[in-house]
Amino acid sequence: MSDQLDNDPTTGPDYDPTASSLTGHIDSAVMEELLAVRGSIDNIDATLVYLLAERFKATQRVGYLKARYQLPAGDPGREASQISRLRRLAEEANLDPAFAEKFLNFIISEVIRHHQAISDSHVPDRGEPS
Ligand SMILES: O=C(O)C(=O)C[C@]1(C(=O)O)C=C[C@@H](O)C=C1
Repeated sequence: MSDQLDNDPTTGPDYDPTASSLTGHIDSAVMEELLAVRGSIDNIDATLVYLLAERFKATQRVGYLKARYQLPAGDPGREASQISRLRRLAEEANLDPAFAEKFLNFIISEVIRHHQAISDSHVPDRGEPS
């Protein structure tokens, strides 16, 4: 059983889900409840990492496409549309829309940095048909 847990990529052998600065300072029933909720937080955080990895895989493809056809890294028109959609979705989901916007902008600025790195390392062809 512990072998199975050690092989779980979402936890790993070095991860201690019970690590806390509160250990020994709070009631054990409270700690138990806290750990139960933290289990869900850990699952959500793992999912976020997987989702972001998939998103960056997709944007990497866009980066190669943009470098190949010498398109600008950023697309402000697309971003404006993404932001207004995400703000609306956030409102519907009771998430602070300002946070949703900040989060998307944070991700997009990283994507643009990646696009620029791809474009900087991309040797343009000499106009041959591709
Ligand atoms: O769709 C694109 O053109 C992308 O480069 C992807 C993306 C994004 O991360 O969603 C990143 C930069 C652009 O400004 C707009 C959108």
